[in-house]
Amino acid sequence: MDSDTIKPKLIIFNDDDNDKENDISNDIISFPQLPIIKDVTLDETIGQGAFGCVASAHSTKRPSIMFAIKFIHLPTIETQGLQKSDTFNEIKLHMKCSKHPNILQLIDCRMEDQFVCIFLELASGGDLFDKIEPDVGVDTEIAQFYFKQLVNAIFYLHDECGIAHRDIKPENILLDKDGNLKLADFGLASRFRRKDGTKKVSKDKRGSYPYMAPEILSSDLPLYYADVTDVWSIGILVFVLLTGEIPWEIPTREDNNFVNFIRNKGNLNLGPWAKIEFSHLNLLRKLLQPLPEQRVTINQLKLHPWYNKKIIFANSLGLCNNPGLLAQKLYSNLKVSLTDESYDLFTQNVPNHDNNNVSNFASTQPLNTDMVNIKHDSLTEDNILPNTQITAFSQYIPRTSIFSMDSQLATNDDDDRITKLEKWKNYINQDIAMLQFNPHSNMERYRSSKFNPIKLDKFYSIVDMYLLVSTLQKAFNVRNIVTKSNIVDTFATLVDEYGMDNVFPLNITIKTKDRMKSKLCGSINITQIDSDLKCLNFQRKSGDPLEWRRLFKDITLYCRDLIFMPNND
Ligand SMILES: Nc1ncnc2c1ncn2[C@@H]1O[C@H](COP(=O)(O)OP(=O)(O)OP(=O)(O)O)[C@@H](O)[C@H]1O
Repeated sequence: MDSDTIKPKLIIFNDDDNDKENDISNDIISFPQLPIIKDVTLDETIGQGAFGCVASAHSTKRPSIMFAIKFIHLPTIETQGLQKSDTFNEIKLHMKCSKHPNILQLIDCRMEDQFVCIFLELASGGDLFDKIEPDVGVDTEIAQFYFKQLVNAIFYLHDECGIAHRDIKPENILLDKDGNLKLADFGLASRFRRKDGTKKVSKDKRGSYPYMAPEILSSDLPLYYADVTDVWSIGILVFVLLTGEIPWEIPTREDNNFVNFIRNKGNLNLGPWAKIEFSHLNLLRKLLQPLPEQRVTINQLKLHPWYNKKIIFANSLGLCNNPGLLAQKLYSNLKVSLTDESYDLFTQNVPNHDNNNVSNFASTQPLNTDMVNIKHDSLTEDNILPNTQITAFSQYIPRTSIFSMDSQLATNDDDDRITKLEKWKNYINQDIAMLQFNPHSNMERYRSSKFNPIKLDKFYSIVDMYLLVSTLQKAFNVRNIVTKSNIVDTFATLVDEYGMDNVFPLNITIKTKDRMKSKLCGSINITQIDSDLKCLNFQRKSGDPLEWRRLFKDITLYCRDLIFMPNND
């Protein structure tokens, strides 16, 4: 009954920007089987990167010893035009700065077949970005808590190790079982200090645009200090924590939001800036100082009231001493509104819901790179995608709500079905991800469940699969995500081939662009929990995590009548 368990496998999208072929099958690369590592048992795939995957694992002899293994497929690195030496450099730098409580520990590294296997501390609290509500952000005390931990990590990196991280962003921040911050991914890190203590100047343009300091992009031949750019990125991260939005797409003259910021010398009271309390703007103005020589230093940050604020769930070192309270505060902001108002707002611009290819959703325009496809999980291993269209199935089944289904079942006196329904409700009531759908949830439940890596981007359903898939198809259209072929037809093909009982797990792969026109890829993994009970897990592969959750919320809102709801608590 564990819907989150996925067998380790390697399937990735090729993030090649060319998008020549409008077929997602061309974007999926299969790797050889993961290597067998002596004395190690692999548990689950917990993440996928551009060159491999990350799996949780334990020592076969001592199962209580758990860790994560990042598998990097060396031939793939080379096909992407990168060097093996980049990977080895990343490992070397990460290894050098692994001894800080807020830096993800690199334990060991081995070569197995064509894979580099990096043994990492298991960040069992999941990703920080999963806990940031788009357009809302996190509670101020949470932002201060993570700010202090990040400053501590960066201070150690700069001061003790002479290394700049150069890719600080929520995607690279993981959490441990107590919710403490673990800075990860040293792929872009570099030494900025020489052995004699003098500082090196950096010249390359590396990083993620929204988080990059302006001096990196200011000219074709930039000259900048990498440690100073880390401070800017901390500022963007604080902004994202406080607002659930990025302030600009790229800090250059081409971006109006950035231009406005510069023109007003950081004194903005517009858009997301208006959500930030006046006293917090003071910190942001120090961090987001466009002139690097005027930017606050890491040492100065340690004197700032934000750093020295007493946090009720942290000890004097800034580490969490009450994970339950932290979890409660963190998850309380994560809500999915299923109200008529939200639904109307989302659907009002749609001329015809039954038209598979027409929509004029306001925020984006259809892109010829959009692609949604559905496939049976077993097919992905061999890089085969279903391409035969057997029957045209476009039956429209009226919306059914779980409440009407309840009463229908009761009058039919179907005792067995009612027992099942109760069993399913009990099951989903255990999943605290379901609390996000209830505006009046008892947040104490988060506290009792302690801190854990729950992925919230999911919902359950017990309706007929054809209804589910056809509604998803319409939701994509409303969201202006083009589906090349009718996914209901493809689903019918799969059912013909495997039978309904064997069609799970199903993956609906999504490749689209977000509001900023950046690539957004992931999948909806549909697993069968028990006969009719299905779980739909939205798993981001690449792109902005905030945008992925926005997409999840839109699709879920459109499917609101198909969601199997827990009992109110
Ligand atoms: N040590 C770990 N513990 C728990 N989860 C992890 C760990 N390392 C990675 N993950 C999970 O795996 C996901 C992918 O990690 P990875 O570092 O491969 O991603 P990436 O940043 O996209 O990779 P890259 O940029 O190197 O291709 C993370 O977002 C996280 O969910």
